[in-house]
Amino acid sequence: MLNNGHILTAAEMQEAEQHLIANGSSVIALMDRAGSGAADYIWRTAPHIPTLVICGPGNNGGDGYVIAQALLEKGAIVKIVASAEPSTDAAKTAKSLWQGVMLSLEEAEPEMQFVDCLFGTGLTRPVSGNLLKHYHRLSNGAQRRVAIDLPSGIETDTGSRLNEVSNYDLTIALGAYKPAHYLNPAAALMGDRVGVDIGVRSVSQTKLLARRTIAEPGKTDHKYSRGLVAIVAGPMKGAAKLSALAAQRSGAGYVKIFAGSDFESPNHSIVTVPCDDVKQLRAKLADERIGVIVIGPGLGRDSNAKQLLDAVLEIEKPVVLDADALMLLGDEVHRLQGRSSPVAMTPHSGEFAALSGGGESSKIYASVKLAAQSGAVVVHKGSDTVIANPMGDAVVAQQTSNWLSTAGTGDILAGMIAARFTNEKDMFLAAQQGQWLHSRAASLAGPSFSPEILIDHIAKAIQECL
Ligand SMILES: NC(=O)C1=CN([C@@H]2O[C@H](COP(=O)(O)OP(=O)(O)OC[C@H]3O[C@@H](n4cnc5c(N)ncnc54)[C@H](OP(=O)(O)O)[C@@H]3O)[C@@H](O)[C@H]2O)[C@H](O)CC1
Ligand SMILES: [K+]
Repeated sequence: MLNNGHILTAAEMQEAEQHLIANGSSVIALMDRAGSGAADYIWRTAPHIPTLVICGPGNNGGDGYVIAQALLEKGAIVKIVASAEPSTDAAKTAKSLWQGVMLSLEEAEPEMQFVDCLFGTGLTRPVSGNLLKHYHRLSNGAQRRVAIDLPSGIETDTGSRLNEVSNYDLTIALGAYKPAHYLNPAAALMGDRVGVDIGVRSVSQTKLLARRTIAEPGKTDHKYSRGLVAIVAGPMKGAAKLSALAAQRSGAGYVKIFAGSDFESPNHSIVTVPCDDVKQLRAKLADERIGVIVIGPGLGRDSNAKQLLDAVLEIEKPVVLDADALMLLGDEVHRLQGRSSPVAMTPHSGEFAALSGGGESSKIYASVKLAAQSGAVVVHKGSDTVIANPMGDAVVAQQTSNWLSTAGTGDILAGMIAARFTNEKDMFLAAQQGQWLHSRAASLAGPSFSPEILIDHIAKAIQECL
């Protein structure tokens, strides 16, 4: 995996480049590796397609000259359009080696393939005016659009669009993935993402979510050693049932639902514990065999729900807070600070805004900040889920199935994280395992699945982690 899955910001990427140069490389050598690697990939996936490479003034433009020359030498029909003269030594050198046609913005016409080497990590402001007009004319007229490192107009560290950006078929990341490769809106318009290794081996606190090994239960394990997951239900009973079923299929030894006495278990093995008021709940949750509590799915937001949440937060037990529990907590996340047992919060973007007040442009930074403020592991959901811990570590998940955008899948994730926690006793790891299994189960479930079908595929996803 490119740079071992470590995601680098623009500044970290520059440091990585400096490190390589200090160890005997040079910008032109790196550009050569980046450009020829990208050209190989373009040629392999779409040979003999007439291509227009647009080059900007910086090293992204320099990559463009290398790519164009490499394609020309492979036999492609390729032209370059330059927005400005190269401003770096490496880009000047790369341009001096170009042996093909060079056009001005006004002369250039769209070709079948558009290769965007206008701006990469050095973009500092929106692309504007005449250049933006020609960028759209030339990219819109192409049938295949390839972005080198990043589509022009994307902010590297946040994935925000600084100007209107075309949709791409392929984005070739150079050296390491950057936050924008996995954060929306940028990630959603990049098409396929591939990486070219240029020798960068830099460590970052932000990584791509990877499959983690899951241990099978040991010979001496029993239901309590594998963990008792307690789900606190509210008036929307289906949500608690989905959490419970998902916990059961994700490795919990025992799952109990704490609910009003009229609550019916979703199956024969999930036990319901009748609690008709908060006093009873408090007493029954004191059971020391409980390994983790899930509260939020279907909880409601009335005063009764608030009392249930307060009761759970008074108890020193690990807890997964989801959905309504997060809305009830709101901006009082400091209430979670100082707990001796771990907490995970699993907000979607609306819940995240209620918890954090919003205002941060980077989803990674915002998640890390909320984790630090609350002392909790934060699973900031979306098609670009970010998992952060209070120490500043973050893991970014890749979108695997658009079909996950359906009611009930969040309840399932909360139950899965709880079950993994009772096994691993590490909330950050449990959140990563839960997230990975959730999205893998979604891929395995295929199109248009119901939450129940998603749960049915968790075991197959676990199988891949054994
Ligand atoms: N880091 C590595 O190891 C390697 C990176 N490579 C490639 O290099 C780019 C980053 O190159 P850099 O020169 O830092 O940046 P860019 O090429 O993206 O752009 C910088 C130039 O663009 C000007 N600029 C910035 N924004 C705008 C704008 N909106 N309109 C017009 N001009 C703009 C900027 O000028 P300033 O006025 O801001 O100073 C610069 O002239 C990286 O993405 C890789 O593709 C190499 O491959 C080597 C290894
Ligand atoms: K680019």
